Amino acid sequence: MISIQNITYNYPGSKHLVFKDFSLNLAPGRIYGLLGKNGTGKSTLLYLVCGLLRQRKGTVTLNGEPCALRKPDMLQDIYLVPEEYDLPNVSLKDYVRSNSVFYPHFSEATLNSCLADFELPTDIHLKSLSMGQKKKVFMSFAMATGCSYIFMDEPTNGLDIPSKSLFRKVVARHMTDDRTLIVATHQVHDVESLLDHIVIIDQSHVLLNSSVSAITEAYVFRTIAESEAAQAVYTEPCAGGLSAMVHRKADEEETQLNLELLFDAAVSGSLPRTFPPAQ
Ligand SMILES: Nc1ncnc2c1ncn2[C@@H]1O[C@H](COP(=O)(O)OP(=O)(O)OP(=O)(O)O)[C@@H](O)[C@H]1O
Repeated sequence: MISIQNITYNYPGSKHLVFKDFSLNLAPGRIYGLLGKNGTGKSTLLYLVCGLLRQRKGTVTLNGEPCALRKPDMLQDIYLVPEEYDLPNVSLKDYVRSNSVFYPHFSEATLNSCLADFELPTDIHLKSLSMGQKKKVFMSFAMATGCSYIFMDEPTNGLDIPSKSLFRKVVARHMTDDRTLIVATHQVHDVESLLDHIVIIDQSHVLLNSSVSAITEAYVFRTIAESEAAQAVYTEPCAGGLSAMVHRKADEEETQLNLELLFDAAVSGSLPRTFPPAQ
């Protein structure tokens, strides 16, 4: 369980409070989409949970332990794939040899299987890779660590269209019930089908923290005529009418989540404050 309670955070030398009295609980065993507008603090939140940044006030704990302490037990069970990074000038084999030792559940078989899914050979040199290839190697390594908590910051940035679908395949294949994945992104289409829980944040507010199933049980996402707009929670113009988020009637079939519409509804303040009901 990740528990963030009443935190305040500003970067050193900056007066801007990224978080002010911000609280959020994240239960284990889920694939979270952490969404928010640019600059709302998604990356900062991941770094706070990994203990790489320290909140000024409040607490951030993982399974009850303060994240800022970065105890070895925690470090061997969490893995962060940052948005931007550099890889050392070594072969993948050397990289794995020197880094896998920090992860007691590391699986070379999983690494090779992820690399194969990404259509990458195993005998590669990290400096000779393109940005997208580096990302695939980093994500493969993340899945191979066997860590219970994996954090990915904008994982699909730099991936071409076929690789985005390979990314979903790799993650889906290697997620287990006891693993938690938090994907911070605004590329909602790239991850929509992967997520089972959605968290949308605004400066210091959690606008939504709900399972996808609770959302699709409560709302349908469909195209409606302009004359039906009054019955919708939120609408946006689209070809053929309005793309709408509408309260689902008891006998109405569920629809697929439209994450972009949900996001726009949340940040525009159109979602009821009482949603979701206590789960
Ligand atoms: N090193 C830094 N020093 C000072 N301010 C920073 C630093 N890094 C980020 N910020 C500021 O902190 C706020 C949150 O940034 P963060 O990168 O966490 O947002 P984000 O939601 O991940 O944004 P994006 O969607 O653009 O990636 C922004 O206002 C940003 O300008």
